[in-house]
Amino acid sequence: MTTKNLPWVIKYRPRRIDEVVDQEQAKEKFLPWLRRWLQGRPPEKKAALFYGPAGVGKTSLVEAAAHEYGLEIIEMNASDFRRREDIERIAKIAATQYSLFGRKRIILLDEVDGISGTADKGGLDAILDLINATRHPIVMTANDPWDQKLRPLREAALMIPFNRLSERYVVQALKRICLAEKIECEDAALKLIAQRSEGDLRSAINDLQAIAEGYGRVTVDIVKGVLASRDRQYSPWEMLRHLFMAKYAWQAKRAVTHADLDYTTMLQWINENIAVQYSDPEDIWRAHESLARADIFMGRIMRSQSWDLLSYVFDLAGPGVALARKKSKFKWAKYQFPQKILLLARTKETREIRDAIAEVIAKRLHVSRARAKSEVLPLLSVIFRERPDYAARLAIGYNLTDGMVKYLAGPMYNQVKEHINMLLLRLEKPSTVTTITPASSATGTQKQTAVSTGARASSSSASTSRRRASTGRRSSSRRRRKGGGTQTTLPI
Ligand SMILES: Nc1ncnc2c1ncn2[C@@H]1O[C@H](COP(=O)(O)OP(=O)(O)OP(=O)(O)O)[C@@H](O)[C@H]1O
Repeated sequence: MTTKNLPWVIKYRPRRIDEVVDQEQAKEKFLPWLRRWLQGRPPEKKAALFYGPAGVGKTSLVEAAAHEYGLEIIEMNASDFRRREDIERIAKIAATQYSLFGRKRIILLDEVDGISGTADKGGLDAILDLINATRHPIVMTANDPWDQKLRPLREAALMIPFNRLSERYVVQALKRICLAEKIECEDAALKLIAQRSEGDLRSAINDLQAIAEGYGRVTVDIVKGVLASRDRQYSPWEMLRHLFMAKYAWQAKRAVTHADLDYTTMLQWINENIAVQYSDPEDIWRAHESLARADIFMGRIMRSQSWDLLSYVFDLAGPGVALARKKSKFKWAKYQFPQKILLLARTKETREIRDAIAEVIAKRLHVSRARAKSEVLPLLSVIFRERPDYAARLAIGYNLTDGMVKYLAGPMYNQVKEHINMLLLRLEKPSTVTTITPASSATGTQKQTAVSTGARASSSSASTSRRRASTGRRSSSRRRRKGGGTQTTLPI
C-alpha cells in the first residue's frame, strides 16, 4: 500500500519519543526503566503496564522508543493470549538474548485487560511466567487495569498512567497533518474536532481524515454538520468505517446499532464489504461465519417476530465481524454499494419501462396491457434487435421515448438511433436539426426522452406528446403544413 492510501493515524504515528506529545509524566517513568534494560541492568520490575484511555499514545510510545533505540518489537494482543502455541513462541523469544540480527528486543502485550474471566486463566499464568523468565523489557497496555483478575499483573509491573491529551495538543497535531496534506483547515473547525474527541487523538485524526476526504476542506460548518449527523445515525459508509475500525466490542456494537438502515439491508452492506476491508482469508472466513449466524437470527426474527433475538444479530454482525480481524492490517478502503440492492433497483427500473411500453402498445392496438406485455412486447424486441430500419419507423410511429428504444433495442440501440435520425431528417426540411428531447412524463416516475425533431421540440410537454401519439398522422402532417415542424409521428 502506498502512504497515500494509509489511514492517517498510521501515516502520522510518532517515529520519535519527542513526537509523542503531552505524556511527559509517562515518559519520565518509562524511559529510565527502559534505559536500565539497554544498559544490561534489568530493573526489579521486568514489565511495565501502560494504562489509560484509548488513543492517547500508549502503543505509540513503545513504537517510538523501539524505533529510536533500534529495538525489534515482538507484539501480541489479547486474542493471542488464548493460544498456547503463541504464548510458547513468545516465551522462547523472551528467553533468548538477541534477535537473529543481533538487535535487542522489546515485547509488547497489547490490551491485557482483554483477557476475560477464568477462560483465560491459562493465558494470565503464561504472561506471569513470561515476566519472570524474560531477558527483554515487556510492556503491557490496558485501558482498565483495575479488574480483580489483573491484580497479579499489576503487582508484577511498573504501573505507568497515561492521561487524556489536552485540547491544545490535539489541535496542534491536527494542524500539522493539515499542513502536510495541504488541506484547507479552519482553526475553529480543528478545535471543534478536538473538543469532540475528548483527548483521544486517534479518534480526532480519524474524524479529520473522514471530513477532509469527504469534503476536500475542513470548515466549522462542515464539522458541525458532520458531528451533528453523527449524533443521529450512521450512513452505511460511516457504519462500515466505524465497524471495521472498532478496536473494542462496544465500538463495533455501537456502529451497527446506530446504522441508519433496516437490519436486512445493513447485513447486506456488511456482507459485500468484508472482503473489501479484510485481506487475510481466515479473517474473511471468520467474519462471514459470524455474519451468516446473524442472518440466521434475522430470519428467525422475521418468521416468528421474536424481536428479543435482535441483540444476537447486533452482537454477531458488529463485534463478531469486527473482532474477526486477526491478521489483516487496517487499510483505508473504498466501500461499495451492495450489488444485490443495485440489481433490485435495476429490476424495478426495467419493470417500469416495460409497463410504459405495454401501455403505449395497448392503446395503439386496442388490446389489454397484460396481452401487450406478454405477446407483443417480446415480438417488438425481436424486431428492434433484428431490423433497426423497421424499428426506427416503429419508434417514431409509436412516439417511443429514448428509454423505451434503449430497452427494446438492447445492444442494437445505436443502430436503431441512427436510423431514427436519418428518417427524421428525410421527413423534415433539410435545415431542421435532429434532437432527442426530454418527455419526462411518458412513464410516470422516470425521466425519459421522446423521439422528435426541430428546434422547438425541446419545449414539448408530456401531455402534448401523449396527444400526438394518439392523433397520429393527421396532426403531424397538419403541423408540418403550418411550418412548425417540431414533432414527427410516423404511421406504421
Ligand atoms: N500522545 C500522542 N502523541 C502523538 N500521537 C498520538 C498520541 N496519542 C495518540 N496519537 C495518535 O493516535 C494514534 C493511536 O495512538 P495509540 O495507538 O498510541 O493509542 P493507545 O493509547 O495505545 O490506544 P489504545 O488504548 O486504544 O491502544 C497514533 O497512531 C498516533 O497517530
